Amino acid sequence: MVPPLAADIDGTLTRPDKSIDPRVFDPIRKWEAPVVIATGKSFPYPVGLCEFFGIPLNVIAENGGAVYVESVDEVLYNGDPEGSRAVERAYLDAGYELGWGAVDPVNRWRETELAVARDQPLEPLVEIADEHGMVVVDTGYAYHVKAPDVDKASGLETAAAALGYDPEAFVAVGDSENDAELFELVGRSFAVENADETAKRTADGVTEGAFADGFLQALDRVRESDT
Ligand SMILES: O=C(O)COP(=O)(O)O
Ligand SMILES: [Mg+2]
Repeated sequence: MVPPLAADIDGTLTRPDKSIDPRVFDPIRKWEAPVVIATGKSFPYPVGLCEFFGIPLNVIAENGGAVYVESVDEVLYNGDPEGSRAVERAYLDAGYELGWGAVDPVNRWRETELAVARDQPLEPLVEIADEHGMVVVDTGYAYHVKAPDVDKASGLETAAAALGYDPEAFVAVGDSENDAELFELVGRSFAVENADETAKRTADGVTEGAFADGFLQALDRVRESDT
């Protein structure tokens, strides 16, 4: 039996242009154990992705801040929005912008943390976050302002308990520093070749292939050791 899987989205299931690599659809849909989509993105993105993969809605959103397991039918919050809202206000008051335009689809449905575009100034963001007891994580796709004790690992603890699994039973695949705690928690972890140094250092293995090539290789490696 294959182990349950925790899969990151950006940089892992995607092509370099951020689109989902269509080759991941069937392997994810056919995985014979639970798949949890674990992302820094807000809740609707992984929910939509599960829907279109045709798998149960098992998601860790907002870097662990919001967790949903379909069979439990309740959103389980690890994060608290107050800290990131205060950072947002202070950053905007200081004259900076979040960088996603007026509609801001990146933060519009975000409930526990804040994402700032990477073309916005990082230094004042880190300073303001620190003043509010928050931390900034750079995923390579956005700067995320979150509580220090909320991450994909605390999210997986919640999701795994809801699914009736031990977190150590999971295999995780990811690409950036927001996957590091998750990599340390699970039984087996892979960073894809395009991963940042933190992800590569904390993963048990680094795939030869980048992006979805690496993700598919990781699944093959898991299947090989399973037989
Ligand atoms: O949206 C981001 O910044 C990163 O998302 P990811 O965790 O799915 O890679
Ligand atoms: Mg990623």
